[in-house]
Amino acid sequence: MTSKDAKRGSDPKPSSGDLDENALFYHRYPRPGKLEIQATKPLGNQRDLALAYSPGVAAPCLAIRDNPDAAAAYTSRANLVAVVSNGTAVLGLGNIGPLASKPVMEGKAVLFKKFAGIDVFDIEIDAPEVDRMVSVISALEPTFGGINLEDIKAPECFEVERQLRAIMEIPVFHDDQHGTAIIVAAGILNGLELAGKSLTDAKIVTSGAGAAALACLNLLVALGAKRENIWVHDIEGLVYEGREVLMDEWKSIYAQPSDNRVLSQSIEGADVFLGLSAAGVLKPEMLATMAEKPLIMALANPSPEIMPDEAREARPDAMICTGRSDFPNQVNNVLCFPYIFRGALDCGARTINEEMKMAAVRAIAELAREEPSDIAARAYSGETPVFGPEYLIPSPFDQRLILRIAPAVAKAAADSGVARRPISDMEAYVDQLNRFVFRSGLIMKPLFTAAKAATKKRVVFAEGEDERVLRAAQVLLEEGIAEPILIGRPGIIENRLQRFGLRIRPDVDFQVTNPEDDPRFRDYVDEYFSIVGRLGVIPEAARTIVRTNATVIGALGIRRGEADALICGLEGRYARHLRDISQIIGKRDGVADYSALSLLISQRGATFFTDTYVSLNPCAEEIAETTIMAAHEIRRFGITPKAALVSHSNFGSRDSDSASKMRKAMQIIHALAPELEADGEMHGDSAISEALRKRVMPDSSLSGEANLLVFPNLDAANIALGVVKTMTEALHVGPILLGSAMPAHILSPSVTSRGVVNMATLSVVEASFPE
Ligand SMILES: NC(=O)C1=CN([C@@H]2O[C@H](COP(=O)(O)OP(=O)(O)OC[C@H]3O[C@@H](n4cnc5c(N)ncnc54)[C@H](OP(=O)(O)O)[C@@H]3O)[C@@H](O)[C@H]2O)C=CC1
Ligand SMILES: CC(=O)C(=O)O
Ligand SMILES: [Mg+2]
Repeated sequence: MTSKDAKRGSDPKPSSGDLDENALFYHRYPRPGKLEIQATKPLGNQRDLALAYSPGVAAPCLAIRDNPDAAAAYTSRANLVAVVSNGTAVLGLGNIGPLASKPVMEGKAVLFKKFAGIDVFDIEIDAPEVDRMVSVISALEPTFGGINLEDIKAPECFEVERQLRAIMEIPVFHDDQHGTAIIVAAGILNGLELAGKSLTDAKIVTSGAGAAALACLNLLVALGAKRENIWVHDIEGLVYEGREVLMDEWKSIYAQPSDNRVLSQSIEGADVFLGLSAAGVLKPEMLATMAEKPLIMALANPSPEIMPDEAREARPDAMICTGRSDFPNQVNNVLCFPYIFRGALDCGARTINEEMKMAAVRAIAELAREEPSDIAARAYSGETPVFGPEYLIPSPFDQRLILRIAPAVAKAAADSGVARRPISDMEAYVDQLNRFVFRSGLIMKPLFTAAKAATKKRVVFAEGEDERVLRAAQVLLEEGIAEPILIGRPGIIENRLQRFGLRIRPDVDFQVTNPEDDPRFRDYVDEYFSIVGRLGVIPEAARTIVRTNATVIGALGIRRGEADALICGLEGRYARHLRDISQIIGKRDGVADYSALSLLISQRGATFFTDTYVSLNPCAEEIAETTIMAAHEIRRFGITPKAALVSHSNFGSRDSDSASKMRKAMQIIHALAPELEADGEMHGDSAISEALRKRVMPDSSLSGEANLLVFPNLDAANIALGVVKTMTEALHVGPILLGSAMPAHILSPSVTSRGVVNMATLSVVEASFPE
């Protein structure tokens, strides 16, 4: 397909890797645009209608009439931002008008939502003049908790913002100015520090004298840069004293008393090049004259003032930033605007002031210097970022941004007296942000609390050299959750800890069991042989297995009382790990068979699935046992289990073997665990929807939505788990092994380090409270 075809939309599939074609396809299919509106309250019956709309809606209306602050409690206003543009300076595309700016504004809306949970209406206005912009935007105040001005050209943007800030009682923030300035300032502070230079002495040269460039310079001056060290250029060249063409009050602040006229002259000896203008303005030969270790910020979008490879070739000692995601050091206002608004909205700030902006600069600059974490590693595709020329600022996908910036901004708002609802419990607020970041946080919270309060338990990790385990071990130690024991070669573990920038040290902070050399292994071999000697394993083989199979070593540690819980399965087949656990640790008394429970956490909440990994085709008795064990496990999360035995048959509608099996299992459950809220057999949709269930079975013993789905066989359970997980982008906690005599869990190879932390925490709670 040619890009012309794509534009006409004749073929829904882009045929090449061409970015433009793919972008058009992305925007067009499966439905045009990038946004939709979703209702947050049910509207399923007459009563909902009476509450949501007339007559019930009158109650919140009158409450707000009597107390306007009540709008934050009864409407979505406090979490709703307007992204407003008149399309006069759209990225570096120029004045393409408000309609053509809509994809960018929808894009900003998506970023607000994705990175900070903020809802946005994108509003493109046909208002090129200052007065009209001010009158239209100021009239929007009742709708929004904040206004994000976007891609409005200089100098009009300065006047519009000045007037709106004077009139409006909600934050008005021109992102291209201040969002950009905050992240540029953080990048420059860090870059200069690495180069061993100071902001006060730095020579800064800009290409661009528009919204973004001038706001960056103003903030840099507020941070200590000297106005006489700043050289500003626009389409006319240097901004110099006495220049009359294309000058305005904002630009003239930076006019230099100089005979220089062009960038190639002023760039000589510069420490920083700040490009916020247009593609290709900076030529390689100009770089040659810059000072040692220059910082090059070529930030024009979508194409920078110079491409990084060209810049690197001209100046190998340079630190290079662009606005793009396909190179290191993406200096882009997306690192700031979602989070500064998050902090401002959460404390009901009337404005975003200098104190709040400075707090954001400091938070971003400090974050890049922080010790790398597992979430940062995930944001960087598994590579561990270490503060340096290639990592001056965090990546937009670094989830710590919200955790650092929003609280810092909310605190600065309160301290400077602009917060209507100052945050009184900062710790609880950070917790709330954490839950946004790790959706698992809310559900895992009772387990983390219980594990921290319990006497420390020793958790042995079979794959102790794995990066995810090393990162998890650091979290478990720092949070006081467990004492990790890592099985692995000490030299490798030590090297990797250093490579990933982790602080914990073997033998000081945690124990290592070295499979190649451990004085206890003679005893281990004897013990192992006593278990498997009559299962066809000869002594020679037992010795080899104990030295090479880390799950066997971990399980023997548990059996000998040298550890309290085992985590394995990051490598290798589930069945192999289960065989070793089964042989060495064994089943809990009275349990007929093992089974696996998986927790999926999606936007709709927590749902447990069983048996997702173990029994191919369990009988009715096994299904009943699994359901009861699963219900017990679910209570550890502080959740009351509601079990549905799902089937292709709905309350007796089919007579197949598997339907009969589920009916029989249900009878056993009612007899053995009458307190458990459970019903079946039923269809999957009846399990979730009470309305559907009640239509067929009005007196079902299950109320509301089932949170434990019990499947008739492994195919159904495992397939449903995979499909639902992928379709709802849910987090998987598990698989949780049920039925083991001591806590032992076999994770899946795709588990993340956060997943390892979750499962280790669960195992600590299981070890502390076995029943
Ligand atoms: N990475 C990031 O986060 C951000 C990047 N940007 C990028 O910065 C650029 C400017 O945005 P913004 O400030 O909002 O827009 P403005 O229109 O307000 O400013 C553009 C400035 O660039 C100057 N300029 C344009 N072409 C040239 C050229 N060939 N040589 C020298 N100067 C030139 C203009 O000069 P004149 O007025 O004389 O025409 C003007 O001073 C865009 O490319 C935008 O994408 C902006 C915000 C954030
Ligand atoms: C990133 C941005 O806001 C811009 O380029 O305009
Ligand atoms: Mg912009």
